[in-house]
Amino acid sequence: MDQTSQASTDNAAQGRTVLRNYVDGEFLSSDRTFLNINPVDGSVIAEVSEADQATVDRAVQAAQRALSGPWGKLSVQERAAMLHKVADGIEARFEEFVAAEVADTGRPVQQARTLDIARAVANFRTFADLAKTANTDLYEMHTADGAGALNYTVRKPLGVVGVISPWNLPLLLFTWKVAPALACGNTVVAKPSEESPSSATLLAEVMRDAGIPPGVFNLVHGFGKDSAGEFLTRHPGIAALTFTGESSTGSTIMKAVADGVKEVSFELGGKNAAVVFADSDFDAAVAGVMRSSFTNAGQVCLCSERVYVERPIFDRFVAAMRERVGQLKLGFPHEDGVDMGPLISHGHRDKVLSYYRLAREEGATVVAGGGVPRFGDERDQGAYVEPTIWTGLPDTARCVREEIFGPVCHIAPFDTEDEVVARVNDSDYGLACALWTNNLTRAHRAARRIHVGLVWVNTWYLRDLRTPFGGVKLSGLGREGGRYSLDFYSDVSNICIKL
Ligand SMILES: NC(=O)c1ccc[n+]([C@@H]2O[C@H](COP(=O)([O-])OP(=O)(O)OC[C@H]3O[C@@H](n4cnc5c(N)ncnc54)[C@H](O)[C@@H]3O)[C@@H](O)[C@H]2O)c1
Ligand SMILES: N/C(=C\C=C\C=O)C(=O)O
Repeated sequence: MDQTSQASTDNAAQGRTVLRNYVDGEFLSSDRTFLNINPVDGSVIAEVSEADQATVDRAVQAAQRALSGPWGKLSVQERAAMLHKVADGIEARFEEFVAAEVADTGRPVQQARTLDIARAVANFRTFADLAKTANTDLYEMHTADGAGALNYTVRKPLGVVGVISPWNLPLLLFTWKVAPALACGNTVVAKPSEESPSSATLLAEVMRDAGIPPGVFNLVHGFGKDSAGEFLTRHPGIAALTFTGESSTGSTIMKAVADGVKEVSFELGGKNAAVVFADSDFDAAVAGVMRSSFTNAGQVCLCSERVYVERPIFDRFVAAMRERVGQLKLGFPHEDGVDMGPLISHGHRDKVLSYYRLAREEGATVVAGGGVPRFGDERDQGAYVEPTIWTGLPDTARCVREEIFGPVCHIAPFDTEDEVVARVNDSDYGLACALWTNNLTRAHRAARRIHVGLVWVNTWYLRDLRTPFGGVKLSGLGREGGRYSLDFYSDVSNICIKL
């Protein structure tokens, strides 16, 4: 196992870059590697060093040691200053991070700039500042002897936090967990998705260069079962596990950490609804549902795969959506005006296409899309699918109940508020909902009746990082964001002083 100060090395024989793990302040290769594929054209971007159990163990031990090293002695103000330096480091290498994210995912460069990497900077800065405002409690207590007692709480780090993140918004979601975990004084062993290792690897260099002490932030690459993911969840040295990914994976991880009674924070799947009332601003609703259905090729947990439109405007809305979908530009990430790139992989495309076939079997009317675009160039080796709209399915259809996680939505008419609230809530998931109406009394009333973690009214995915983020039912456990992150990533002790 060779060690070096660089995040990647060359496999001269194959002429490929090899991304490394980052453990205890050093970049480590491994005997086993896997390929990182560009979903635009199927080309190999790099090999990735897969962390074995010994490497994960070494990372957890380094993280444990770091808790009692310089990191554990820093004040919250000093920690916050270091996290701002990490944010500065990301900004200084912003275009490298954009290139890394685009290579792994094929997304439009503009999205990587304005969403993915910008939010990674914001995540570090937000939680650096929030940590300094973390509240504690103090209660003066009357006692029988009249002297009284004083109760106050102190916040302490949990210890070593395991972070496991998905591929759809790689650096945004990776740092959404790493930043608050570090801000609260923990140390971290983090595993990005095997589909999107590049930006997290670059972050490890930025962490080192920002002066984050060895062992505080550790990066291990690999898969889930029988790989780095499972080694991490089952490691006795992990104090808590924060995970974003599929609901089924969340269930598996919950079992893995159960024996150790570990705290978990889960941000899981969704089958989110958009509800368009006849009194909405029609053009704004069309534009909003286009965003909420097709952003990131529908690979956002908050995307609307179910769209309910009040009957008087249903036909007009479907026609408008069909026209707008036909105008979506599928292209190379760097193309001007590109709206949509490929899905993350051929494997994920096969899953999405299986639902495109299933919809026809279930009796859907395919209003737009439903297949694979033909470009006549190297993109035909990529993982592109057509943005797709269905109508005509019953609420019981699998395509209306199961998360597809692609650029597709089903549009159904409704007649009353009570009816649509019941239909929106008739789901195994409960993550997000977007309501479009200019009747704000109705907006407040309906929003409170919908059983999800996040409701947007006349907008979608507008984010204030101080607010709670998370879902109910199969969409997750717990909330992160603002003080909710501080509460998850800290232990609170109560100290009672007899006066
Ligand atoms: N609620 C949210 O905030 C949110 C955000 C983004 C994505 N998601 C969900 O994530 C899913 C898409 O992401 P994905 O395909 O990467 O999800 P996934 O569950 O397949 O993988 C997520 C991560 O978990 C790891 N993993 C898989 N099996 C594991 C196991 N047994 N033990 C430990 N780790 C394991 C993977 O390697 C990856 O790093 C969708 O369902 C989407 O809704 C939810
Ligand atoms: N957690 C967040 C986004 C999740 C997106 C899901 O794909 C966020 O914006 O903080």
